[in-house]
Amino acid sequence: MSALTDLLADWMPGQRWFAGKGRTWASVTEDGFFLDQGTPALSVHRVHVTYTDDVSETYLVPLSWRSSQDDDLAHAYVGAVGDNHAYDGMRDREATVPWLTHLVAASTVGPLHFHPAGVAYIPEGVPGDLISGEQSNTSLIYGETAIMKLFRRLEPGLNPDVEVHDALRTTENPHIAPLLGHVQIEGATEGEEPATVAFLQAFVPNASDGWRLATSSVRDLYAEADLHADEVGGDFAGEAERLGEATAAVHRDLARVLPTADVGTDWYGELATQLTARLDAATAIVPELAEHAEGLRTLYAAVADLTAPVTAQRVHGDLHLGQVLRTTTGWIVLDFEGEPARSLAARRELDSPLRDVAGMLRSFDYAARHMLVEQPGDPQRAYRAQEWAERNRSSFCAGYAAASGTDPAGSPLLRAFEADKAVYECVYEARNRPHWLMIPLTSLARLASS
Ligand SMILES: Nc1ncnc2c1ncn2[C@@H]1O[C@H](COP(=O)(O)OP(=O)(O)O)[C@@H](O)[C@H]1O
Ligand SMILES: O=P(O)(O)O[C@H]1O[C@H](CO)[C@@H](O[C@H]2O[C@H](CO)[C@@H](O)[C@H](O)[C@H]2O)[C@H](O)[C@H]1O
Repeated sequence: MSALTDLLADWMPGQRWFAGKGRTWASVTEDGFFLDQGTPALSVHRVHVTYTDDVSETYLVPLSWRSSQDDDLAHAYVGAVGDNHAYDGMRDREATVPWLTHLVAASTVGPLHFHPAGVAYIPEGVPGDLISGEQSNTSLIYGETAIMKLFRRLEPGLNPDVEVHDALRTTENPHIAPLLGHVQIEGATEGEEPATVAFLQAFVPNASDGWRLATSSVRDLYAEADLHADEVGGDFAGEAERLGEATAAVHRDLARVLPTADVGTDWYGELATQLTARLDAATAIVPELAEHAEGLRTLYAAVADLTAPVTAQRVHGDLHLGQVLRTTTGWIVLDFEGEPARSLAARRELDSPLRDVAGMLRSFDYAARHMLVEQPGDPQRAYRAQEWAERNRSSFCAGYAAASGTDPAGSPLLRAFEADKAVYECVYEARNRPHWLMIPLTSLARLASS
């Protein structure tokens, strides 16, 4: 291994966006080029990691280079290669400027191709500030007008976030933030499709994300020992209902501008097989799931027998309260990438819109229960959490039903999607926040028993 791959192999596992946590590395290779030769210089690397279970992943890693160590950037320090010091290019503000300069110029630099959407102003010459709460990707806010998301895990093909936002441009849907541009990288090998590296979107100012709003409502409820969820000042049910309406409006436009398919009853059988396979794979990673496996298999088997007609369409794929923003006028839905752990092809598949309804219902459970993690033995709070979750889950469904004409509540398909999401969450939590694993496990106990 070169000095740089050694350095990356030490540094990457500690990064939140690194999805290979818990896996053993078998090999690592890297190819890089300079995007900017200024001071600091900015290089961009594709880091290809193969694990001992034969899975491999390619990550995008921008590094900035300085000839001496800078104490102000200690938090971004990656390490030294010879006389040069490498920093995380997304945390070194000066190194974030070239991305937008190249987008404005529609440049090609080495294998990188910059594509401005050509519809709105892209700020130039300003540095980007890393958003707090970095998750699967890394986002920078430029001057409160644009936000650039850097996709960390590269996969050949257009990223669904870009594809969906591009398609929705003609709809003027009020629940979407406009696309400003995107960046593609050529395939690493001959014949491989380009992958999406970055996505630039209009920044929505003065907004608060749904997770923050929902959890302050739960906090309000806990503070009032004798009041119910509909009696406290921070009641969230009105917002949950509007969020249901917004979700239905987004689904309606997705079905208008992207392909749909009326699927036959075979679809249910295939779905039940997929859900069961995902349960089996997850149980191998999270042994605690075994306790619920029988109940979940029964739930999935019932899905195979359903016959109601389904129109499959493009969906969000990972809808939760952290993906929606409340502005002064209403809700904005973000991040149409789908679940980060799924392959790009799977994330682009047509699906039932109930997949997203289930995602949001899970999120109401999470918002209600996450404060119980610290106090697991408090039955009074557990009861109130349940009450808050139920109230907001049914308000969301009521809003969705009013706007779409279809009431999702009570559907067995919805229940199976909720269970599938909770199974996915068990793996996500086991890998990223093991102390939160009890949240999806508790929900599965409910979903698997009936
Ligand atoms: N267009 C936007 N305007 C304002 N804030 C945004 C915008 N897009 C994303 N954000 C903020 O960045 C956070 C992460 O964005 P997201 O697209 O969900 O990234 P990730 O894929 O890493 O989860 C969101 O929760 C939101 O707070
Ligand atoms: O936002 P991402 O696309 O990175 O989604 C991943 O991370 C989410 C956590 O931030 C995770 O969501 C889970 O935790 C949320 C609370 O933090 C909760 O609201 C969601 O309902 C729950 O699924 C998401 O599953 C994962 O893909």
